[in-house]
Amino acid sequence: MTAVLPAIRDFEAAARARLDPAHYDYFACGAGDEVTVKANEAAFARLALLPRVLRGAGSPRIGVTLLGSRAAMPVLVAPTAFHRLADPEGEKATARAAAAAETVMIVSMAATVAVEDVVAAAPGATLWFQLYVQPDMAFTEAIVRRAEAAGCAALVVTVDSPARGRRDQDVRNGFDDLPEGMRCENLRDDDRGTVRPIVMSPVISWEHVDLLRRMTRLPIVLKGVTHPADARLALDHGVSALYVSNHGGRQLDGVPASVDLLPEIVAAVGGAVPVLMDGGIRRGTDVVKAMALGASAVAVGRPVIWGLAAGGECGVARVLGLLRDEVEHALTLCGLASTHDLEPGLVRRC
Ligand SMILES: Cc1cc2nc3c(=O)[nH]c(=O)nc-3n(C[C@H](O)[C@H](O)[C@H](O)COP(=O)(O)O)c2cc1C
Ligand SMILES: CCCCC(=O)C(=O)O
Repeated sequence: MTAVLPAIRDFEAAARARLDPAHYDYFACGAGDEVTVKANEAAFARLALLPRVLRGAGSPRIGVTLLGSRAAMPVLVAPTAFHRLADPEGEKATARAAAAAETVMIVSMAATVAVEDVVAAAPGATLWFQLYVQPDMAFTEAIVRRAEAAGCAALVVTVDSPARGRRDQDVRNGFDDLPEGMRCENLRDDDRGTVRPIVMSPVISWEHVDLLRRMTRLPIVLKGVTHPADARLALDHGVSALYVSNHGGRQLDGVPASVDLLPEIVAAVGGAVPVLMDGGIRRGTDVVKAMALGASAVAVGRPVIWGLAAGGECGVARVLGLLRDEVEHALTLCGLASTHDLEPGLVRRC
């Protein structure tokens, strides 16, 4: 990968040129009419920034500490499935790049490399583990124990998937399974000697969150909360952080843009726990807008995939480096010394 790629959208174009079209579509597409996919990015364009001048702020500090994990920038790697479709090294490459960027990678339960092998390939990485609670709680517990033993520092429980989203583009392409030789290694069931399919189940409830809470000492992050009433319930159930997300528009189509959901959730949480968000972040200015509206940090899904497909580990490193530089640059232009100085008055709806 030698071309100059100055923006995330250049990485998307490079990725598209390299990927099998059905795999590009799987990564890019959303549910239904993709109203939510489009809304996530469009909402950032409707938010304007109102910089301050002459503040003598110096070079900005952008590091954050979240649930005891230190990150050199407020942009985490969102959990995304099937990295080996983008690069033969798959999640190993992503984790090495996240480690080099000193940020947190949230490893998907649907990773194509086992979490133990991700850790072995990138021993310096700070990993959190994303979980879809499986109705077979004994099997869920086995997965949680593997994540703990591998050294993952938090459990990110995805709650926006009581069923899998319907993505027309995948149906048109007939994409419904991994190719020969790739499997969801975190779903290995050593007792049965097989890999189990991921179950997305509508029976999962707050009781399962309570069971998880008792099962592990890892902090629990609830990913996919969009309703303020659920944010308040989550606090009652002892979660350590909330993660506002509409799954990149891949689950329920028609959910508002993530950044538009943020203020109400932040108000409902009232500073009790950190609030993370993802969906449509493509620029450092998007990061700044989300943090001004109360996010403690953000995460990126597709941008990391585009980096991985465009140039493997080096491509992911470049995407993360680009976002880091853009966040620093945006803060400097806003006249701010630190992400901690971000506040809602910096953002205007236009
Ligand atoms: C290809 C792909 C696979 C994903 N796989 C998962 C997953 O396994 N678990 C999960 O919680 N979210 C998954 N997500 C959702 C992301 O974590 C994240 O919410 C979303 O990608 C954020 O939007 P963005 O792509 O605009 O940054 C996936 C998203 C994409 C694009
Ligand atoms: C069974 C893997 C689910 C991955 C996922 O969450 C997505 O494609 O959005």
